[in-house]
Amino acid sequence: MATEFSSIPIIDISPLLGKSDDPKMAEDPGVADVVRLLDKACREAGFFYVKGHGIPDTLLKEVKDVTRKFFALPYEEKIEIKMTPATGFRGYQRIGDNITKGVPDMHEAIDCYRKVTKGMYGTLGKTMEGCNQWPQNPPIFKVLMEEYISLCTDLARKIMRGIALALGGSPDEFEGQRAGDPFWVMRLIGYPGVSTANGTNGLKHDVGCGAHTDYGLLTLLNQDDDINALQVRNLSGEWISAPPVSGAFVCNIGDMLKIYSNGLYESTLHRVINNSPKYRVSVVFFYETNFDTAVEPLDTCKTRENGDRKFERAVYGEHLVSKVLTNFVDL
Ligand SMILES: N=C(N)NCCCC[C@H](N)C(=O)O
Ligand SMILES: O=C(O)CCC(=O)C(=O)O
Ligand SMILES: [Fe+2]
Repeated sequence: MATEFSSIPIIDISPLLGKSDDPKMAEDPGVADVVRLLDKACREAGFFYVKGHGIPDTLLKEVKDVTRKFFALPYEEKIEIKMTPATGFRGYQRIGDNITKGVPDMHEAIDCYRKVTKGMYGTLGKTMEGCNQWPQNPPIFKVLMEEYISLCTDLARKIMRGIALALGGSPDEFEGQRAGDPFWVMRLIGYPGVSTANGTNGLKHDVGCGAHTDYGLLTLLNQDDDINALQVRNLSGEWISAPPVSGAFVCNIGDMLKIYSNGLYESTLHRVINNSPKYRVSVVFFYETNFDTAVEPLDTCKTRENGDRKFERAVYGEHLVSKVLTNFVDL
């Protein structure tokens, strides 16, 4: 449950990373400290920063730089990798194509997903079947992003091992059937600055991305330095700013982890408003469960609620597909 938090904590996770594949990790005092901090942050805000995560600063910057360069290209070039239902909703979407609660968002993006081959998940996976569309320009785009995805997958898995302990489970609670073959989503996003926001198609409002929750387990957000645009909603409805912390990820809980935790952790509402004159980019990695996993509260979390389960089971892939099918204007 979100509380009246007024800021978002910063957690140095290096002690967790050092031990995260040690079967006895739970007994390590350094790990136990990180687990306590994760638990507190997840209960109070559903949001936290992580530093000491081991992904080089240069790579964090490089993925944002190539993203910025891509969005600066002429429209005709960007549209070569246009996202459509036929591409499994992978590729480029214009400013205003993405809709949140009925309102077009003031952002453009490239959406990428784990590869889904034909028939891989039967009817459930049909909507998402396809391969990612990578820009030709700059040429290193694909290799760089694939490297980044691989590091983020590994990092998110390790943080989830800490969160599993925080929920009173075993470290590999989120492996195997649940998230041993994790689906992932990556969004490369660009938010025009205030002066240019009205240039593309006459839309006139400043909401870069309307209030929403994320869909899966854990989000790793690599946001632009120097621009304060991300806001997180606390219990009383105030919007708390999540300013950039250089070299750190902003992490937040998704809808599937809310269900696993039986509501002990919430997928907190957040939105983006870029009031700066500068164009803002963010590279967002979403770590999810296996595509076809049916998610329901963990036993350890039900016990904390006197055995009551607060949420019905949900299939992650169904949740994702229902969002994808309603997130866009006619493409
Ligand atoms: N894969 C994720 N989480 N994407 C987040 C996009 C949020 C905006 C979307 N229109 C919505 O209303 O959900
Ligand atoms: O760009 C950001 O800071 C956040 C984007 C976001 O919340 C999302 O894509 O789900
Ligand atoms: Fe989000």
